[in-house]
Amino acid sequence: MGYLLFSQEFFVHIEATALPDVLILTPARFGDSRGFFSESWNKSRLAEQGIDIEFVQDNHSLSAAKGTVRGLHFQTPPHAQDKLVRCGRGALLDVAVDIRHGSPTYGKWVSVELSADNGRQLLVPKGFAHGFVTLTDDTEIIYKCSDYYAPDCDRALMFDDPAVGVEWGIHREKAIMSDKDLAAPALADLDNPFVWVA
Ligand SMILES: Cc1cn([C@H]2C[C@H](O)[C@@H](COP(=O)(O)OP(=O)(O)O[C@H]3O[C@H](C)C(=O)[C@H](O)[C@H]3O)O2)c(=O)[nH]c1=O
Repeated sequence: MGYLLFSQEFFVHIEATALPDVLILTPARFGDSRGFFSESWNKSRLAEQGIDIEFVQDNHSLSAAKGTVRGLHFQTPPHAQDKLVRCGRGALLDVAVDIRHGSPTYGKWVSVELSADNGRQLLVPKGFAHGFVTLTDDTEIIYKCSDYYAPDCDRALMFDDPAVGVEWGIHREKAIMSDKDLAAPALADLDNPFVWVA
C-alpha cells in the first residue's frame, strides 16, 4: 500500500476547491517499514496557515454498507458548526453545499473522495450543509466540530434536491438512508438563517 510521503518539514498540504471557503487538507504521512505516522490535526500548525478554529467535539460514525448516504446536515446558529472531516476506514464521497443567502456560490456544491488510503480531509465551514455517500462497506468517518451537538439546531437538506444537483452516483431508491434524511426539505423550503458576509 503506497502512502503519500512528505519530508519532515512539510506538515499539511492545503488545496482550494470550487467553493472558496471549503478546503482540502492533506496532513503529511511519515512512512517506514511498519506503515506510517501522521499528525491528523495540529491546531498550531493550521493556525500558522490561517486556519484557526476551536474544535470542541469529535464525531465518529460507521456505515456498514456501501451506498449509505448521511446528510445533507448542518446546525443553525447559535450552534453552527465548522467541520474537519476525514475517513478512518474505507472510502466516501464527501459533499459540501453553500447555503449562505447572498453568497456568490449559493446552492453550489463540491465533492471530494476521502479515504483511509488518501488521508485527505475536507474543511466544511459554518453555513455549508455537509453529507457523504459511502464508497465501500464498513466505512468510518471521523470529524471535528467547532460547536456541540444541539438537536434543536440540527437541520437536514434534501440530498438530491434537483435545484442543487449534487452528483452522488446513487439514487434514493438504492441509497441506505435515515427516515430523517429521506424526508428532508429542498433548499427552497429550508429553515436556513445563514447569510453570506463578504
Ligand atoms: C450528530 C450527532 C448525533 N447524535 C446522536 C443523535 C442520534 O441518536 C444518533 C444518530 O444521529 P444522526 O442520525 O443525526 O447521525 P448522522 O446521520 O450521521 O448525522 C451526521 O451526519 C452528517 C454527515 C453530519 O455532518 C452531521 O455531523 C451529523 O448530522 O446520534 C449525537 O449524540 N451527537 C451528534 O453530534
